[in-house]
Amino acid sequence: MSHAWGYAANNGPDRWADNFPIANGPRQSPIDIVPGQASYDAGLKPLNLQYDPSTCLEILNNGHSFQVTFIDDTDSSTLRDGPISGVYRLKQFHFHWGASDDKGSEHTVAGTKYPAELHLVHWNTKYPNFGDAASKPDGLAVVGVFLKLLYLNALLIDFLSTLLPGCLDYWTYDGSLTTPPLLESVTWIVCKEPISVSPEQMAKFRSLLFSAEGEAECCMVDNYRPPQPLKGRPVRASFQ
Ligand SMILES: O[B-]1(O)OCc2ccc(NC(=S)NCc3ccccc3)cc21
Ligand SMILES: [Zn+2]
Repeated sequence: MSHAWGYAANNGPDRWADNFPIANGPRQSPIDIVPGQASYDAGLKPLNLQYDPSTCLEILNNGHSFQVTFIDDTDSSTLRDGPISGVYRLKQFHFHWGASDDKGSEHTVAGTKYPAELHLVHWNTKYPNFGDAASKPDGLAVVGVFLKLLYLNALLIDFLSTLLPGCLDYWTYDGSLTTPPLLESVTWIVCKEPISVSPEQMAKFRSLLFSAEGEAECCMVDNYRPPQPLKGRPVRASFQ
């Protein structure tokens, strides 16, 4: 039976535990990151991200976000170093955003919400494929990047816009998928520095639909899970 989970009052984050009891597990995501309580770890390496845009496979609306999926049968787009060991392959990236600029991110920083959050999803190549890796405690590594609004003219913002911030300082902790099946297999790597988007780009996000053709139109907004209990987990910082 397919679980019709979503972000509405009747199928949203407060109801996910009905079908996915791990929603109340010990390492759920997202979390509120409190910089003053994160411990600097000098052993953390800089992130080593190597992306080959030609391995982009398709862009799709999966009913919960819009997702850019990559061909992951070779090590062409990978994440190495940082808090992880081995090679993780980029599988897809997607976003979470709000109906207005005061909310939308999943992770928060000392309670501050950003208007959106990018997730770059990678799987550990010690496992045969994504689906297998997704069920292992060290199976996935997700780089989270906050989006902030920059009110510049469209030309300049297009020139500036990138997927990654200039500075790759990050916080890292053990967590989960933030959408069902909420598997506790994610090493989270959340960048401290946001990237900028224009109001026009945010408007495009908000024009996407949760609904399918022929259904009553329902704008895809507020597709974010709120912060979950830390339950004693350490949050490490790659910077002082
Ligand atoms: O928490 B996230 O939104 O950010 C990180 C992240 C990674 C993956 C997903 N979900 C996926 S790929 N589900 C399909 C699937 C899930 C598990 C096994 C096979 C297939 C959601 C999120
Ligand atoms: Zn996500």
